[in-house]
Amino acid sequence: MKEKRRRYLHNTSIEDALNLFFQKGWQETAGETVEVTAAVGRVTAQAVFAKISSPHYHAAAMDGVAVRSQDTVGAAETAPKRLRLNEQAFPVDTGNALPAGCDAVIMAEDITEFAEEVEITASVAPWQHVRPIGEDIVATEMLLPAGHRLSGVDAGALLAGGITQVEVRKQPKVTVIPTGNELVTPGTPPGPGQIIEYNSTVFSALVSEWGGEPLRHDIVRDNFDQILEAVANAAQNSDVVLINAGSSAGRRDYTADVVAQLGEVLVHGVAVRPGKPVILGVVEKTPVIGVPGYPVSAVVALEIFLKPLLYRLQGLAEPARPTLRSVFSRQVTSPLSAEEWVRVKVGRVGERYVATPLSRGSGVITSLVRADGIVRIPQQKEGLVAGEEVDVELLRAPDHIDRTVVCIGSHDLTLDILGDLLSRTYPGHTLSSAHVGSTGGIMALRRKEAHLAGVHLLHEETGQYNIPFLKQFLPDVPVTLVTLVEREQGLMVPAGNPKGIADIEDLTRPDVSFVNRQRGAGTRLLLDARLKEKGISAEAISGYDREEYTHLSVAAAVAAGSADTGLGVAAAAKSLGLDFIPLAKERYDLAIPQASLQDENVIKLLEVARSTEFKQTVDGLDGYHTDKTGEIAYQGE
Ligand SMILES: Nc1nc2c(c(=O)[nH]1)N[C@H]1C(S)=C(S)[C@@H](COP(=O)(O)OP(=O)(O)OC[C@H]3O[C@@H](n4cnc5c(N)ncnc54)[C@H](O)[C@@H]3O)O[C@H]1N2
Ligand code: MOO
Repeated sequence: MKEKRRRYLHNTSIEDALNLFFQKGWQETAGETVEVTAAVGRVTAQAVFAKISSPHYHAAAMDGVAVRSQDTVGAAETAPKRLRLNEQAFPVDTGNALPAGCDAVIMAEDITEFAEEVEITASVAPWQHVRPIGEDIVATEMLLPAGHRLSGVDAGALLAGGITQVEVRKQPKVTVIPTGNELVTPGTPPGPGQIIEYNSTVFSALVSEWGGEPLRHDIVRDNFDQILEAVANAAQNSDVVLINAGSSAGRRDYTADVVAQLGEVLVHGVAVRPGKPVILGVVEKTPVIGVPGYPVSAVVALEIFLKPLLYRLQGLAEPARPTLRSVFSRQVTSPLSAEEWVRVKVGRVGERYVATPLSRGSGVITSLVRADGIVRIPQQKEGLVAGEEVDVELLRAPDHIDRTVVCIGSHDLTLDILGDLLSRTYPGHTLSSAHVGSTGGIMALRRKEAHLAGVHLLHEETGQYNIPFLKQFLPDVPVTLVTLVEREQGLMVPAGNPKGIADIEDLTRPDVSFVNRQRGAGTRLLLDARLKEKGISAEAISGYDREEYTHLSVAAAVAAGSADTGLGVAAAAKSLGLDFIPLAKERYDLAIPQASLQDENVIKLLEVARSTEFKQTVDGLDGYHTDKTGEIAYQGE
């Protein structure tokens, strides 16, 4: 088939798409008999009934002596009674069968032993300390209904009830077919334009999590006939087929045509972002999903369509995720054409849970790695405003969120080191950091969205770091500044410094192009202060208006050759193999409002920041100093 672009994507609502897909009446998988000892995680295909009772005899529940309760009548502290051993009192251990005629057990602690007798000082009621036949399980009773996923205790109960084999639903077999000329198998160094194939690993894990059995197909090239053959085979040999990528309108996007040729396309294009170009179809009675290539789009599409399908095939209801009422921290706009799935970090700041959106890019798999939950913005809603209440569908346990320190502000590599050390020192505790620049961090403190903010703002008039800004923007909030590190800022240039850049003056040279940081970034203020000192105007610098949001994206611009130089930290330069010309040593502080200083998670974080291990690790990095680490640089009132 020759290459061509097609444009027939629809925008079917999620609800309609689910209806069209499930109208096909997908049947539960057949049953199979498996050993109970290997059945944990599987789903019963039929109700299971006990074969034997448990206990299946009257059993002593305590160590002591078995007796006939009527023999004990009349015993009291004031009138002890003696029972003859092995005639009226039979020594038993927990779990032993009661000797014939006995109906009670007296605990060893409650008897006094003599050579031939035991003495008791209280009478006992019938069935005291006895586990009678069927206390736990009565033969013939139903132990598990059909459609029940077996846990370890379920399997234990079946075994106790005399069941060794159980009929369970066959695990739905799901063939995952990655397609694409650009894909290389993991471990192969990717050349320009090549992509490491990782989606099939993600998909397989989701299939397993939802009870299916993933079958991973080799990468299939963007060739209509090869994809056709792979899909035709998979449809015969599995319960579900996932074709990855080639779902949109590209010249080599064959998925929809393949499904149409082999069977029927039910839906192409659903009103959800990410995930829009998903294809739902059927080939030889087998459901087929054309999953978009971008990883987040793919996961969303699988959550919406594969998850309920796999539960249906196993005869199970799809479980709902727990939700957490939170305050959305930022304004986001969202198209009216689709429901949007926004990945969020959630933290408990004071009494509120605050949800902060992560990257919204469909290709940003780390947004799912970092997410604590998902906020779904309904199709009819234009977005969310800051401070709006939302339900977060949780991907992590709430106690994880309760142990998270939320840091919003300027990014620094040493924050990652600090977070790592926090998690190692106090397992279960994490540092979540969102990078919005120093000023953005102070604003987040003002809105009570973060426990602390990483800041490095040089005040032009006073030459002071951070303090004047706190006084200006948080006049009513007492904030303490704890120094995390001092670090060198400088000009990043390509290895060997081909343009011979030596100082800030060189930025005005006509042959030098610059890349700047965004307004509000501490690094930008530092540049502005230096320019002012030297009487250089911003207009004299070509590229002054070009903004990047992180040290690393500035470094990347220089590494890619789209700018000759930019200002940033030494570590960013080093990570991309650039040379570094130091210009200034600056203080990077953690700004911590009074309320957070009492937060036990923040207390732990500061303890770790002051540890020898943290300082030693940071001292090992280029361009960092820890002489002032942990010191209080300022205490607001
Ligand atoms: N003109 C249009 N272009 C695009 C549209 C559109 O409507 N009109 N939709 C966009 C949207 S939304 C999405 S989502 C993507 C979906 O693209 P495809 O499903 O066709 O996937 P590809 O283009 O082949 O790949 C996208 C991206 O994902 C990477 N990929 C693919 N497979 C894997 C894998 N197994 N492991 C890791 N990464 C994978 C692939 O290399 C690409 O980078 O289309 C937009 N375009
Ligand atoms: O569905 Mo695409 O996922 O919007 O990027």
